[in-house]
Formats: sequence, structure tokens, C-alpha cells
Amino acid sequence: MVLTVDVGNTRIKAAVFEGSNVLENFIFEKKELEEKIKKILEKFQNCSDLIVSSVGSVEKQSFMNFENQLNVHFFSHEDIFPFHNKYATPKTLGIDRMILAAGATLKFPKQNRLVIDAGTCITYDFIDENDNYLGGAISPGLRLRYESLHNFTARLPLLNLEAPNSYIGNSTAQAIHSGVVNGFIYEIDGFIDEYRANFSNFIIILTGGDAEFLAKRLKNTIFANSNFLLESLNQTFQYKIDND
Ligand SMILES: Nc1ncnc2c1ncn2[C@@H]1O[C@H](COP(=O)(O)OP(=O)(O)OP(=O)(O)O)[C@@H](O)[C@H]1O
Ligand SMILES: CC(C)(CO)[C@@H](O)C(=O)NCCC(=O)O
Ligand SMILES: [K+]
Repeated sequence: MVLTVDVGNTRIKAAVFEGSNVLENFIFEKKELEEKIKKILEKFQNCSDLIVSSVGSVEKQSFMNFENQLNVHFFSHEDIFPFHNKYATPKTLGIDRMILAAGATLKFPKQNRLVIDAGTCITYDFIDENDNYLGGAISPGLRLRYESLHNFTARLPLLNLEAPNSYIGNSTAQAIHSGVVNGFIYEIDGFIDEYRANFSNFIIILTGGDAEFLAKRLKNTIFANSNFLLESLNQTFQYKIDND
């Protein structure tokens, strides 16, 4: 049994795996980290490994404190990954993006793959059919767009996510919802069209906190898998054991 933990920019997601099956999922805040992990390990006493991907501001030591209970692995750039990293600045590539790319490479062999993670930021990661990781894009996520409009202007209110009723927003609120939500959708559909025009034989993986909201609104049909990062952590850890 393996406990995987994804420390994102906003919150923490975790899952317990038995082989490739998820037994339970958890979402919690950074300040609750040690207490939640302690509880999870009390419930799943057969956990032998704690596997972490972190891009958030959490001390590595918070995880290392569990080393007397089980094997702790904190993924870093020094680990072995199943793709050739062609990013011009490989050391600054986010570990979450590396884990997503690794999961896509292992799960969908010999095809072009685009991973879209709609979280705090939207990240796009492209791995070609020869397992070259080429890069992608980083842009503000849905919540971040609402917050930026409010934080950097004098008159725009902070709104909660709401599906706009038209692309022609007829009030301040509707104009913001249209700009944020439609802009988000047009951006993603636009990127997908660009990749489709340039590559054949490719698969798109959509994940992150906004994946489900997004999936049903895209012009392109894609299924969301909100658990893809945690599944990829589990799979990349198995790959590491088999190849180290
Ligand atoms: N309770 C919540 N807190 C924050 N975001 C939420 C919540 N529920 C849904 N969301 C949506 O999820 C998005 C954030 O995604 P996610 O939770 O994957 O981010 P994260 O934890 O910061 O991870 P990452 O940094 O890997 O993107 C926001 O844009 C927001 O619309
Ligand atoms: C882009 C984020 C913030 C997404 O979580 C993370 O992957 C990160 O901090 N990346 C570092 C920059 C890069 O990936 O090139
Ligand atoms: K993200």
C-alpha cells in the first residue's frame, strides 16, 4: 500500500493505492498536513511508502518526520523519469509537471501526449511519441483569473465561479464571468486546435481542480481525470523501483 501526496500551490491532495487501485482520496489544507497524514496512516496501517510531489511551500521535514514509520520518497529532479527532458531549463521545470509527463508517458506509450492541468495555474505539457518532453505553457487558472481582476483593479468585485449566460456579458458580473470562463475555455480549445493541427496520433489528458467543470464546456471532447497526478505519482514510483 502506498500513500501519495500532491502539495499544490493552493491545497494538498492525497490518495492511498493498493497496486493501481485507489482505496481513498483526501483533500486538505497545508496547515493540517502532519495531523492528516498521521490519521491516514492510522487508518491504513499497511502503507509501506509515502510518495510526495511538491510545488507548494511546505517543509520537506514535515514528511521526513514519518520516516520512522514507513519509507518516504520526496520526488526531485535527481530521480529517474521515463522521458527525455528537452526543456531548455530542466532544473526549473515544476516537479508536478514532471510527474504528469511521466504518468502520461507510462500510461499511453508510443503516441503524442498533451497533459492539461487546470489547477491554480493551467499547465500544458507535451511529450512526443518518441518520449521527448518538449515543454508547453503556463497560464493563470480559473480562480486566479477572478482574483487577479479584483486584486489589480479598483472597481472589480471578487466573484465566485459561475457559468456565464452569454459571451456578451450584459453586466459587470456577467462581463467578468464571460471574460474569465469563456477566456479560459477559448484558450484551452485554441491550444488543443493548435496541437491537433501539428500532430496526429495524440491523446489529451485533462486534470486539476477545474477539470470537470471544463470538460463539459470544451468544444473538443475530452474526459477529465481529476486523479491523474496522484495516479502518476504511484506509477512513477513503481517505475523508479523497477529502473533504479
Ligand atoms: N475548495 C477549493 N479551493 C481552491 N480551489 C478550488 C476549490 N474547489 C474547486 N477549486 C478549483 O480548483 C482550482 C485549483 O485547482 P487545484 O485544487 O488542482 O489547485 P492546487 O491545489 O493549487 O494544485 P496545483 O498547484 O497543482 O494546481 C481553482 O481554480 C478552483 O476553481
Ligand atoms: C507552474 C506551476 C506553478 C504549476 O503548479 C509549477 O509547475 C511550477 O512552479 N513550475 C516551475 C516553472 C516551470 O515549470 O517551468
Ligand atoms: K496546476
